[in-house]
Amino acid sequence: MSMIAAFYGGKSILITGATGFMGKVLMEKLFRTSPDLKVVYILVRPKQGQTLQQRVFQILDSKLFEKVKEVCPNVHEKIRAISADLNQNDFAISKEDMKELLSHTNIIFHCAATVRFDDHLRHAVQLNVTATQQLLLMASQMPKLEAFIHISTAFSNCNLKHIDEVVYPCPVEPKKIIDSMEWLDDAIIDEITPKLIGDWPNTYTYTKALGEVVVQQEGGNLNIAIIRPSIMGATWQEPFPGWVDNLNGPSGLIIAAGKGFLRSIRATPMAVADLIPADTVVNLTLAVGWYTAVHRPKSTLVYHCTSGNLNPCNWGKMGLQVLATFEKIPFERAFRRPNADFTTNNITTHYWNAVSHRAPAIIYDFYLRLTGRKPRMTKLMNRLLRTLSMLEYFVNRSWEWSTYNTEMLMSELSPEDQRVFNFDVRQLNWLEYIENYVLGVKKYLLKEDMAGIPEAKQHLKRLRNIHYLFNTALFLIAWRLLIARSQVARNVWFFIVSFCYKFLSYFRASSTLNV
Ligand SMILES: CCCCCCCCCCCCCCCCCCCCCCCCCCCCCC(=O)SCCNC(=O)CCNC(=O)[C@H](O)C(C)(C)COP(=O)(O)OP(=O)(O)OC[C@H]1O[C@@H](n2cnc3c(N)ncnc32)[C@H](O)[C@@H]1OP(=O)(O)O
Ligand SMILES: NC(=O)C1=CN([C@@H]2O[C@H](COP(=O)(O)OP(=O)(O)OC[C@H]3O[C@@H](n4cnc5c(N)ncnc54)[C@H](OP(=O)(O)O)[C@@H]3O)[C@@H](O)[C@H]2O)C=CC1
Repeated sequence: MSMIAAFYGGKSILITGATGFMGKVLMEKLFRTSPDLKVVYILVRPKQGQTLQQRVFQILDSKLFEKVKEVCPNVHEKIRAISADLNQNDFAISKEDMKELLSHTNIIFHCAATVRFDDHLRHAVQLNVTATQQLLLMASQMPKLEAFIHISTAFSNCNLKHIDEVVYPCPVEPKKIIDSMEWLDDAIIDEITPKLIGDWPNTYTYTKALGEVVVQQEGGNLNIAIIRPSIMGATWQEPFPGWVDNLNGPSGLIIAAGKGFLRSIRATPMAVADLIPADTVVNLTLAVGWYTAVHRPKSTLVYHCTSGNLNPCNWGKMGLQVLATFEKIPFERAFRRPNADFTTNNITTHYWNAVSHRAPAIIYDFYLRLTGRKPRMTKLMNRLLRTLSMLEYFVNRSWEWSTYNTEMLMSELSPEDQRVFNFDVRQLNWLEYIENYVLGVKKYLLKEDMAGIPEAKQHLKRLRNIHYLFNTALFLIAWRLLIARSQVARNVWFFIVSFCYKFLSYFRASSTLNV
């Protein structure tokens, strides 16, 4: 019997960010392994046109929850969606709901965050720092609380090269930042943002670092742990390989490459690609929840959930495997044949952006205009280039994350828990994982049918022929123009033609003699 699964039995668990990528995988695993848990409270913000209940049913109706419905048929009764907006005071939770949460909650998993790199600092601080502070305040009023698990990111200290499992201080105290956001106007915040974030690449990583400091400073007597996943990718094994439901991290780029939009990326092939499957992160998170509640470590422990030091894979190898998978499992209606390359400096990046990204988009938009349709490719390409420029920081550097606490925890688990809540990335086969990831992107993100693969392959063949035809035509036009303008080119051309003519005459003459 798994000790961790048994621990969550009968518990009331509060999850923030349950409607997000990680939150869904976390809920799924909780219900599948501990179907006898009491209740899962999820803080959900109302969305236009959807009630809370509809949002929950949409999640439960997805393929991700198929197994859960078998082992826990009354799962919908055990999820209690609470209307909440983490950007509001007291999260805009009603008094009755707040009372229930405060009196019943045993464990908190705080996953909600804004993960946008370019979010306005005010918004990023509000969600990633102030909301965390408010949640801690709520937690301190929960008499039955056993553990508070805060999800951060391995990149919260990406301004360092070697990162230990400790909370690092920030140059400006989070409290000062929170206060200043209240009275500074947007224009001034925009102006001071680069100075404030200093050597952090964006507001996301900066505010996640501030969030950790808040957790450490304001955790009081709570049993707290911080988990730092690196780049979360599709599921590795559970509940099935390849599940993914948003475009963050590599997923969006896999689509862009598979559809033939992304043809080059400024990345260092040898840099470590620190991907971590979502189910691995969730297994560690649940194990940490158990350990923190049962063993009550004296201080706040930080756990790195990374792959680079135990089972490294680099972007070059990953990129090649992604491309190899497109050969077997192509995406439908590709714009061009998938064939991306890595560039490493400014000049080649600009060159390939012009030749491989902007020019085909302009040509295609011209064709759309000619055929009376609305041009859209240039806009899409500009968005892709913007995304690439934001991700560049992370694909041109390598980091070292120490994993003492994570390894310590692994050794504390029983063999059964090590199996059920496996977070040992040494067992991960990257090539197999990437193949399943690409397949998952096709099935769950693009919602493409596997039956369409032969047609997709045919389409790629047509694109290849068009490519050859286009290149030949381009060459002939260029050559014709050159001959018209340059005596040297003309001489070369006459030399080649007369050489061919002589060769053919000789060949014909010798074959006539033989007869
Ligand atoms: C020797 C070897 C040689 C090898 C040669 C081989 C060559 C092989 C070449 C490679 C090909 C293979 C392909 C790919 C393989 C991997 C490539 C590298 C991947 C790198 C990924 C690195 C990521 C690192 C991140 C690390 C950070 C820490 C991790 C975290 O903690 S949090 C999670 C990370 N967060 C994010 O990823 C969020 C990023 N997104 C944003 O910040 C924003 O969305 C935005 C990108 C700034 C865009 O903002 P906008 O306001 O412009 O748009 P909006 O968000 O409103 O969306 C508009 C539409 O765009 C769609 N969209 C959104 N995000 C993406 C995306 N990431 N990619 C694509 N499209 C996206 C969105 O859906 C909207 O669409 P619409 O609804 O249709 O309008
Ligand atoms: N994805 C990754 O690669 C990595 C993620 N992380 C961390 O893991 C955690 C989960 O990330 P992930 O699942 O990918 O993120 P998602 O963007 O998929 O999910 C974010 C969640 O936060 C919720 N949320 C956002 N704003 C509010 C708000 N104002 N009120 C209530 N809820 C809100 C969202 O709700 P809604 O559905 O309404 O939008 C959603 O449920 C985050 O803390 C992130 O920093 C760490 C490393 C890597």
